Amino acid sequence: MTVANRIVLSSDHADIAMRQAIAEHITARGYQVVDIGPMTSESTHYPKHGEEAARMVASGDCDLGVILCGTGQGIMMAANKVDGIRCGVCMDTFSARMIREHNNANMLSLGARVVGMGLALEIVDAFLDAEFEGGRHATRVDMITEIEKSQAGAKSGIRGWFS
Ligand SMILES: O=C[C@H](O)[C@H](O)[C@H](O)COP(=O)(O)O
Repeated sequence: MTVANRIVLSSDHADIAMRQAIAEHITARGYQVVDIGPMTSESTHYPKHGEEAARMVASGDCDLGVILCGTGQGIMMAANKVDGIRCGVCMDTFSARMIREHNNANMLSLGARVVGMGLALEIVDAFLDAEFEGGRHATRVDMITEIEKSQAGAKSGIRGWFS
C-alpha cells in the first residue's frame, strides 16, 4: 500500500476559505499540506492555479492534489492538460472514492459554489481514504496513459484498441 502524505492545495478566488478549511482539516488528519494559494480573494485565473498544482503532482513533489474553483470544472480541465494527471470533479463522496479506486485519480477538484463546507470536507476524506484497486482498472488507466503518449508523439497514429 502506498501512503499518500503530501497534498498540494490550490484554487482560484471562488472560495479561499474553503481551501483553507480543507488545509486545516487534512493537516489535523496527519497529512502534509502544501497550500500554493492564492492567499487573497482578488479575482484570478483558474488555469494557472490548476496547472501549478498539477505540475507539483506530476513531478512527484506531491502525492495528490485537491483543487477548487467555482464549479470545479475549469480548474480540473487545466489540471488534466498536464501529462500524468488524472483529475475528476466530485460533488459526492461515492464519486470521490471511485475516482481513486477505479481511475487512480491523483487530483480531486471541487466546486466551491456547488457544495457546502461540510460536504466538501467529506468528499476530500473519501478521496484521501480510498486506494486504487488495480486489476482490470489498471488496464483501463494504462489506456488513458497511452492516449497521452500518442498525443505527445504528435499524432503518431491510431491506437490498437480501435482495430
Ligand atoms: O470553471 C470556472 C470556475 O467556476 C471559476 O471559478 C469561475 O468561472 C469564476 O467566475 P468569476 O470570475 O465570475 O468569479
